[in-house]
Amino acid sequence: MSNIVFEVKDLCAYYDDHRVLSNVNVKIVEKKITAIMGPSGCGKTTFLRCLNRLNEFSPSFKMTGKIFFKGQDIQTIKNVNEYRRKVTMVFQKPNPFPMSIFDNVAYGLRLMGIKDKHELAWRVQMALEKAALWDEVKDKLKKPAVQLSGGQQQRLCIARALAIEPEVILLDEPTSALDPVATAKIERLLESLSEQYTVIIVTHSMSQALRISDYILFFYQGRLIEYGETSEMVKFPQHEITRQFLTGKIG
Ligand SMILES: Nc1ncnc2c1ncn2[C@@H]1O[C@H](COP(=O)(O)OP(=O)(O)OP(=O)(O)O)[C@@H](O)[C@H]1O
Repeated sequence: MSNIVFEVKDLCAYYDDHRVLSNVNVKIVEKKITAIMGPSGCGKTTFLRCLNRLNEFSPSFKMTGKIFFKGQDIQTIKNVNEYRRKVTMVFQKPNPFPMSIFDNVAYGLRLMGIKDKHELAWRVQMALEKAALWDEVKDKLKKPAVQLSGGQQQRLCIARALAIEPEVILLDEPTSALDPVATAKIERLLESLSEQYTVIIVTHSMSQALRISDYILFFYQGRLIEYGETSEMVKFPQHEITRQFLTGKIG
């Protein structure tokens, strides 16, 4: 049987009095790729940010219901930074820090207290290899990260996330700013990462979800309308609204 990494129970989310998620109940499977889909404004990003408590930075945000990460109610977690190390986020726009390629990847490791140069060096190399970027940057690790292409910057951000050895990688439309070649590289990377990590990705691209995801969560107007294996959902959507979305009639 598949292991469940997140169990979401009756999740409602609000910005001030505006309800943006309504009674979401879902279980997310470990070491698979889950795509979060739905029309603009349906609550995809809000849902993703609930999973690692990032919404807490929005003063108007409130939620009810519960989210369990491997059985633990995440609201009871005291060390939120440690939790966000395990459940890490990669954003839509590549956001390398204004420092060298090496220091970007080493950043989280140094925060974790790793100072030994050899350990930092091999951990940075490992993360860059996992992010399929090592061969492209191994001779310019001291160069500023902002000199990399957009696609390379996004893989650097993934390497930075991987360096701190997370269990779950949340990605919010990670390829929307990239060209098709860079997108294909990231998609291949995510497929290989899902052997070791749980990958949860917000995407607007149906073809991307079809190419890489094992499961789809389909949201509409703040409600989780349908959840299931990608191949099944695409062939046999259970709801008319899902069918309309899948066939491009809404979106
Ligand atoms: N920080 C915020 N403060 C107030 N309202 C917000 C905030 N963030 C999002 N919203 C509102 O919550 C609703 C859901 O937004 P969210 O970004 O989660 O949707 P989405 O499905 O990810 O949209 P998109 O596909 O356009 O990125 C929208 O009506 C949006 O305007």
